[in-house]
Amino acid sequence: MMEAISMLSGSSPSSKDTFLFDSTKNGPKGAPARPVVAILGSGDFARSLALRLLRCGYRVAVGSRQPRRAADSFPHVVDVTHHEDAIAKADVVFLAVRREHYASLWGLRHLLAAKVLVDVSNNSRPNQYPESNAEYLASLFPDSLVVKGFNVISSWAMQSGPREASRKVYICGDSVEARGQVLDLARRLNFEPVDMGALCSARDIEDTPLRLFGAWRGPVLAAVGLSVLFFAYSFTRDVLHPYVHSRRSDFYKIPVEVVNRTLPGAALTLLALAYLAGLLAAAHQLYHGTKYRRFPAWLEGWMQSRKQLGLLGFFLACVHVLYSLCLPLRRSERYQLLNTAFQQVLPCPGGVTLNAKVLNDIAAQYTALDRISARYTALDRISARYTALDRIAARYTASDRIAARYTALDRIAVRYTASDRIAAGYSVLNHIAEQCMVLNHTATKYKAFNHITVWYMALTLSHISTRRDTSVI
Ligand SMILES: NC(=O)C1=CN([C@@H]2O[C@H](COP(=O)(O)OP(=O)(O)OC[C@H]3O[C@@H](n4cnc5c(N)ncnc54)[C@H](OP(=O)(O)O)[C@@H]3O)[C@@H](O)[C@H]2O)C=CC1
Ligand SMILES: [Fe+3]
Repeated sequence: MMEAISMLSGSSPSSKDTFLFDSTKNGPKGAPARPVVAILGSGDFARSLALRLLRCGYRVAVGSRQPRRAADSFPHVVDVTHHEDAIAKADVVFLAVRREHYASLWGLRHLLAAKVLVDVSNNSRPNQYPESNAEYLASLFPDSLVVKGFNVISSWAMQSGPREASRKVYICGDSVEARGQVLDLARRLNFEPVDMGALCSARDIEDTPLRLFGAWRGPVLAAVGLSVLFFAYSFTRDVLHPYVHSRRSDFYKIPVEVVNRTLPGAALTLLALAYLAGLLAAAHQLYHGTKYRRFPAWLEGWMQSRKQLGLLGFFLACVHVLYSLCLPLRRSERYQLLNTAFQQVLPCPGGVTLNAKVLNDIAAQYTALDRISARYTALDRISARYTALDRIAARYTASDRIAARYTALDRIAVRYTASDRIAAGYSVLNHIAEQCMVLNHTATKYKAFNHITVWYMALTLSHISTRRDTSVI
């Protein structure tokens, strides 16, 4: 604490070094000490900042309202404690809580006196509050040395390490010493600090993350508007007109061809817009005969959007390249499909000449890429042939069925003939049986007759004998 105060008062010629490497306090003798940095709050930003500080050789004390719960979110080397403890352990205190909660820390003002208080807060929209967050903090803690900084770094970028695009950190503060310490700390965390002077620059710094996206709004709207315009034009020309005019269905063109005509149109127009602003500015200067005259607001806004316009144009051009590379793949796929279709039709006798002709046609059409629609006509022909073949096959199937029925009938007829024959045989047998019966009857009758005859003869004989006897008598 005393070291910090002496350092902040500027008495030491190397006050910044004193904060960063105090060999008298920590670590083995001779080795540079690891200074402690306090962070109040245990949210996303606090976590990322703690990790970054640890990686760069600092010790970290986190002040939380609920240190036990918060300790789970930090590596065990981080000292997660109460606000008062954390503040007491460090000379530089990061305030990683939202502006709305600054007032709730007011009770700690005596502990924060003469400490470097770093405000990292952001707002959700420009001019959200009458004064900047850092100035508000300074008014709450007048005895602390408030410095604004690190708000342009997202917690993700803070944790994963700064990349080229997000290395810049804007820092401002009324105390030159305190500002110098934070600038140095930023450098040691591998950022590129930019000294923005006194605390009155804090509003600009707080607006920076909001401006980052604000600058894209106009160009993005222009890109979307142009894309819609070119899409509508291509759709009307390539799809709607053929459909209305000749009932040709080219709706398959929408996802690839129409979009691929839209992309270069929008990309080229955006690139033209990026250059046109400079030309108009030059014309403006020539017209007024001086380059010290202010551009009109619309031209100034346009000039400031040139980078975004160019980048969006470049992006759309890249997508166009991708689409153009995909197009031949789609065509070759269709060619293979056609080939398969032809190979299936070729065995059909009588269709060979026509198929060869259609294949030739198609080969010619593939050479001339602008006659894609004719291929569809060829496909139509093939499908018509398929339909005709289907019908013939259906007829064949029908006649097959009839033939099968004939065969079945034949078999039945054959069976009938066989049974007829059996019936005929039966009739003959019957007849024979009947005759046999008649013969039997006759035989019976004959037998009876025979008997009668025998009897008659016997009677006759007996009569004769009797008469003889009588005559004898
Ligand atoms: N997240 C980001 O990417 C960035 C955030 N920032 C700024 O960093 C600050 C923190 O952001 P972030 O970590 O995302 O926010 P979080 O909401 O995740 O965390 C805020 C922390 O503040 C503490 N807190 C909540 N309410 C109170 C209260 N009433 N009194 C005291 N402390 C309280 C809590 O810690 P505990 O419960 O332990 O006390 C909480 O974890 C904000 O000002 C933000 O604008 C700046 C740049 C990027
Ligand atoms: Fe092209």
